[in-house]
This record gives sequence, structure tokens and C-alpha cells, in this order.
Amino acid sequence: GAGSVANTPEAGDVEYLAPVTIGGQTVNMDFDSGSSDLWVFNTQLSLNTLSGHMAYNPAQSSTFQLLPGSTFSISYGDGSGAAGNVGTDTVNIGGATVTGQAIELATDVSTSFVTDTQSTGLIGLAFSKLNTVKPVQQKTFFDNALATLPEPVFTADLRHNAAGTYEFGAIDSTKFSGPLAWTPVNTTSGFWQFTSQAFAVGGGAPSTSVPGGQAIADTGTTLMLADQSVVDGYYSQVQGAVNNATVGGVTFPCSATLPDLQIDVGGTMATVRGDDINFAPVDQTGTTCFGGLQATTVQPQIYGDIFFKSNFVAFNGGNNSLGVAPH
Ligand SMILES: CN(C)c1ccc(C(=O)NN)cc1
Repeated sequence: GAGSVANTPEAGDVEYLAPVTIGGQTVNMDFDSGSSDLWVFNTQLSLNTLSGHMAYNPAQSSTFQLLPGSTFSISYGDGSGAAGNVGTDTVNIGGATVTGQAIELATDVSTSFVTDTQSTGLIGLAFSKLNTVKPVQQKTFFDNALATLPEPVFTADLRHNAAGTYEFGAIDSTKFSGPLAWTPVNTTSGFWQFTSQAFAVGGGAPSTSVPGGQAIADTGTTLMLADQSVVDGYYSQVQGAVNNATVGGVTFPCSATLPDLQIDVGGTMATVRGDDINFAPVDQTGTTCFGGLQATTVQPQIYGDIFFKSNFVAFNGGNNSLGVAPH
């Protein structure tokens, strides 16, 4: 059946957590459409590492089974990562249930995961070809659930500083305005990748072509990382915007009025609200603010939570497409 859970932004909308029940144990996890491993903090980790975290205890689950000899090791775009061993258990997300789901048990996690005490791990929702388990690659929760879901979809409804929803198996049309604009997904990279070749600022004339012209929909990335041409074009319209090497990206006066960004998603222009591009102050005085839109020098571009705060997104694993609408 379908399943729906509330998600909650951590402070500053840095990441969005939602409850997942594994072998009867409910933990909060980071739903990540930009990776394909489900890994958890668990009782194998040291007490120091576990301090402040919830943890999954396989010994307390009557349905846990170890996968002997299986290991995982994952690293993310920001240099963070985790590694460990693997078992299977029953996973239930708001009623959507999978038995025999690969549960990757971290025995090593990088610092940023240790300090992020509200998160018990990640649930990867990209394509299973990116899963890192060896010797036998494992499937994502969504892949395993596909055949049993009423509709082969999951949806992300992320909001600024407010509860939203992750839903499996249904599209709740009360969560967005107007029709969903559907775009085909190129699954070759293993990401939810689509064509994004143009942009406009504050309703101005659309740009011509953005180099590379590809982007992925990634709920596990906080910001929106776009080609330099998009970043330059956008911030040229923001008084006082500068590339601030010290803080590592574009900043502007917190008093600036930020224009909306229109960005191509498979041929339809989606809007990212200017307010959501004012990400956070960089100093205690709240004078200088850090942009939610930043540059990436690599392709594809990464449309993270900044994009999702203005756009409801449906991920269709039946025909490999993305549906986008303002919310
Ligand atoms: C350190 N943490 C919480 C991360 C979580 C997710 C990611 C990521 O790139 N997801 N697509 C990176 C880091």
C-alpha cells in the first residue's frame, strides 16, 4: 500500500528528516534522492560515535538477518561518508512496507554525520545501480517497493522551516498548484537526471543555453548548485552580491531583495522563489547572507533543497520521469 510521512527540516533547512521503521524500531533518517544506500547508526558503533544519536539494534529485531560477507562504503559529494556491513530487515515508511530490505550497518562514519545527532542515517532513493554493497549490489527501498505500490511513484514536499511530506505510492494533488510538468529522466548516471538548458531572472528574458545542460533532483543536497553562467546571470541582478572566497561562495547584504529564478526542467520553466535563495546569515550580526544558489564546476548541476522548497516533485519509477509543480 501507499505510505506517507511528515518530514522536518533541521535548523536552517540544512537537511530534511523523516521517520523510518526498521524491524519495529523507528528512527529519523535523511531521505536522499541523490544516493542509493540505506545505512544506519547502529549498536556496532562506539558509544562516543553514538552519543546523542538514535541507533538501530539488529539484535532487538526478530526479522533481522545478516548478509554474511557483505560490506558497503559510500562517499558523498561533500566528502562525507560511511562504511560497514550489511543485513536485511523489514522497512515500513508511513505504511509502505518492504521485507528483506538491505540495511547497511555503519561501523565507520565521517565527522559531519557524528555531529548531526538528529539523523540516524540516510535512505537512498536514486537508482539501485549506484548502490555500493559488495559482493552483491542491493536495491533501494523504492525499487523494492515499486511492484507493491498503488502507483510507482514517490513525492517530495519540502518546505522552508516547516513540516512537509514524503509519500510513496500516490501523488497528493492538494500539495501543489496546477498540473505537474513531466520530464523524462536519463537513468544512465543512476541519478534522477534531466535536461536543464536555460534560466531567467526575475521574469526577464531567458538565457540561451547553459553549458552541459543537465541537472539532478537531489533532496540530500542542501543548496542548488548550478553552472557558473546561471550563478553569474542571477547574482548580476542582486545589489552587493560578491563572490566571497572566505566563506566559500556568493554572499550579499541580508537586506537585499532577491529576484525569483526561473530554471528549465525538461522544457518547462520552474520558479525558485527569491526568498528561498536567501539561505542564511554568515555572521552573528546578520548583515551578510549566503546564497542558496551556488556554482558547481562539474556536471550535472545539483538541484537540492533550495529547489524543492519552491517545487513539489514526483519521482516516477514506472516510466522514469519527474513531475514538477509550484507549491
Ligand atoms: C553529511 N550529510 C548529512 C550528507 C547527506 C547527504 C549528502 C548528499 O550528497 N546527498 N545526495 C551529503 C552529505
